Amino acid sequence: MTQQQLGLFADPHEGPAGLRYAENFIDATAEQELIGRVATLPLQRFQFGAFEGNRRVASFGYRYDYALQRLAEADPIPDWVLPVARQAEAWAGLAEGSVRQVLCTEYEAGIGIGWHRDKPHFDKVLGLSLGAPCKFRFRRRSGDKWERHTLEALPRSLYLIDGEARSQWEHSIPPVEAKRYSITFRTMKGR
Ligand SMILES: O=C(O)CCC(=O)C(=O)O
Ligand SMILES: [Fe+2]
Repeated sequence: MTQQQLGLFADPHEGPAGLRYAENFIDATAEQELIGRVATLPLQRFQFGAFEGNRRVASFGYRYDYALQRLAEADPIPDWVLPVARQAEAWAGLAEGSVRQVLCTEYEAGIGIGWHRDKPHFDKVLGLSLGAPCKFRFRRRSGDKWERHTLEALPRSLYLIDGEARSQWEHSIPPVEAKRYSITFRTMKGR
């Protein structure tokens, strides 16, 4: 029997390989400014095939068209996002300009996001949290069970989803308790 089947992990707090997290990535002033910017975007209810999700989003650079199941071009990444995108690239050790897609999302209280992996067109995924905290949950199949991990994503924090966290683990956010915004930065695979 393996350690895993016995429920014995080397470190139960370790979490998925390829997941990195930094608290206080930006200060409260920058957070308020970014919230102001995102809140005044023409956010659209997330369209997932015939269903309408409840979170509201705006995509820049590229957007994934769920109806056509392909990437489409979107408005260019706005100037006000560029400094924090550059800061996120530097923290992740990515070349300047690697972030080619930016997704701004608003979650009202009671809204979350279901289990998924981000589209394979994208490579690395970075996420800046604004407003309310959330539980950022991860799971992956392990035999007939799920291996799980929860990251408490605090406002002003940044996460990086790369490696196994990106390729093997799914993530989701249960309904948030108060309004949360996120700015997600994605690099592109093979571009
Ligand atoms: O709000 C977030 O931090 C992440 C949202 C997410 O997982 C996604 O849009 O793919
Ligand atoms: Fe995601």
